[in-house]
Amino acid sequence: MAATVAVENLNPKVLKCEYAVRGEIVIHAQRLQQQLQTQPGSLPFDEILYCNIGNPQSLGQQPVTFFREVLALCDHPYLLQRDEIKSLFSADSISRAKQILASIPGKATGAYSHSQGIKGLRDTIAAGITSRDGFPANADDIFLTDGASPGVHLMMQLLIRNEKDGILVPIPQYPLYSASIALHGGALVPYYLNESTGWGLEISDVKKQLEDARSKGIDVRALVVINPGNPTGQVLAEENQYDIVKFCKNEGLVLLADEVYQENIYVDNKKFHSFKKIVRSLGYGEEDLPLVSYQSVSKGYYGECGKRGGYMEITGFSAPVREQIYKIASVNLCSNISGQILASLIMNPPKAGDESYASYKAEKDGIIASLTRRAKSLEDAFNKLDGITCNEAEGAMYLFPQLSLPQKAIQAAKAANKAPDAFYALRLLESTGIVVVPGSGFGQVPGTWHFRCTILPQEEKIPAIISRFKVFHEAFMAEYHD
Ligand SMILES: Cc1ncc(COP(=O)(O)O)c(CN[C@@H]2CONC2=O)c1O
Repeated sequence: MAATVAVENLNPKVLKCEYAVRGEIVIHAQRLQQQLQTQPGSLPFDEILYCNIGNPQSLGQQPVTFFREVLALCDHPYLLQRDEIKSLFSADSISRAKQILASIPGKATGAYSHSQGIKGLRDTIAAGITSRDGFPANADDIFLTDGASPGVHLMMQLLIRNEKDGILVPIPQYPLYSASIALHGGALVPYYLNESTGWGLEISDVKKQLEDARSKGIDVRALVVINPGNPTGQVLAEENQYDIVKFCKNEGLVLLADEVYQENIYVDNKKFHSFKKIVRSLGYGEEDLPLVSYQSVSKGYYGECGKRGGYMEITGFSAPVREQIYKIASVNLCSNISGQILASLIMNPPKAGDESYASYKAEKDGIIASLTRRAKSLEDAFNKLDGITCNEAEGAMYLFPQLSLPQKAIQAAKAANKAPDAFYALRLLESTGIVVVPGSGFGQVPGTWHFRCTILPQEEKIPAIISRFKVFHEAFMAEYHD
C-alpha cells in the first residue's frame, strides 16, 4: 500500500511554521555552492559568503582555548592520569576538569544526568549569575538545555493552550519565537520596535497592542524581550528595562528574557543588565513576577553553536507550576553533557590569577574588539549607499539595514511573486554570493523593507564584501530607478 503521508495530511501547525534564517535564500545558496564545486567558474563569484546565520566558528572564529581544554579532559578522563598532559594543558584546565568530573556521578560524562542538568554544574552557573547580578541565584531554578531554543519551545508548550493564548513578541523578532508559537498553536501578538529611535521599545506601544489583543479575546500570557536584540542589535536602556518589568507585573505577564547576546556589547554607552537583576533591584521576589532568563553557549565571544549548550533560569513560578516545567524537561531525559559543561564554563571563566587567565582574556577581548570593528565597518558601508539606512549595532551579531526600494523594484518583486526584500536578497546572492536574510523573515513595519546581515565574516574578508555589495547595490538601484 502506498505511503499515506503527504503534505496535505501533515500537522497544519507544522505547515504554518517558518524559519527564515535557514529559508529559501539559504537553500538557493547551497545549490549555488554545489554548482561552484561541480562547475568552477560558472558563477560571477568563486565562493558563497554566508552572512545569514550567527554561526561564528563556521566563518573561522576560533574556540576559546580554556573551554576546549576542559571539555577534552572531561570527555576522556583517562588523560588526567597521564603525566604528559602537564605539558599540553594548563594547570587550571586540569584542575577545573577534575572538579567538574568530581561533580558528575561516577564521573560518567556518557550517562544521563538529572533532567535539569548536573547539580554541580548548576551550582557553578548559579554562582556565576550571582556574581554577574549581585543578587542570589539558586541552582534549583536552573534548567540546562541543548542551546536556548529548546528552553523557548518548553515555555511555549507550557503557556499555550489554544489559539486564544497570545505571546507578545517584538517586531522585528528572531523567528524562533514566531515558529514556536505557530508550532504550539498560539497567537503571536506583535509589538513594534521603533527604528527611528534605534529600535527602542515603547511601553505605550506594547500596552496598546496588549489591549488590542485582549479586546479580540486573546489571553496574552507572556512578553518576549530579546536583549541585546536580534536582528536589530539594540541594547535596552536600563530605565527602559525597569518600565518593562513593572509593565509585566502590573499586567500579569510572564517575562521571557532572551539574553543569549549578553556578552556581545560593542558600545561604551550601554551595559548589559539582566532582567533578573532588574526584577530584584525593584524589590520583587518569588511572589511578584514569573521570569524566564535564557542564556546560550552559541553566542558571546565563545560562539560554540554546535555544542548545543545553554540554560533557562526560572523564577517567580509557584511550586506546582515548577513541577510541570520539570515534568516537560524530564520527558527529554536531559540535555547533552558537553553542552552542560560548557554552559558552566562560560558562566565561570578563568579569573585573574589563574594560569589561563591572561590567554583567556586576550582571546576574549580580541574577539569582542574584532566584532566591534566589523560591526562599525559594515554599518558605515551600508550608510554610505543611496537607498540604505542602517542603525548602529550596539550589540548582538547583526545589522538590519532598511532598503528604500524604487517602485519598479517593488513591481518586479511582485511579478516574481516575492517580497521586495526577498527579491533583493536573491539578486544579491546571484550577483555576489553574499547570503543575507530578508527582513520579511523577521517581521517589519508594513511597507518597510530590510535585510539582516551578520557581522561575522572574518575581518580580512570585510572589505571584499563591502566592495562587492556596493557594486551590486548601485547596479540594482540603477536597473530599477523610477
Ligand atoms: C535571540 C536568539 N535566541 C535564541 C537563539 C537560539 O540559540 P541556541 O539554540 O543556539 O542557543 C538564537 C540563535 N541565533 C540564530 C542562529 O544564528 N542566527 C540566528 O539568528 C538567537 O539569536
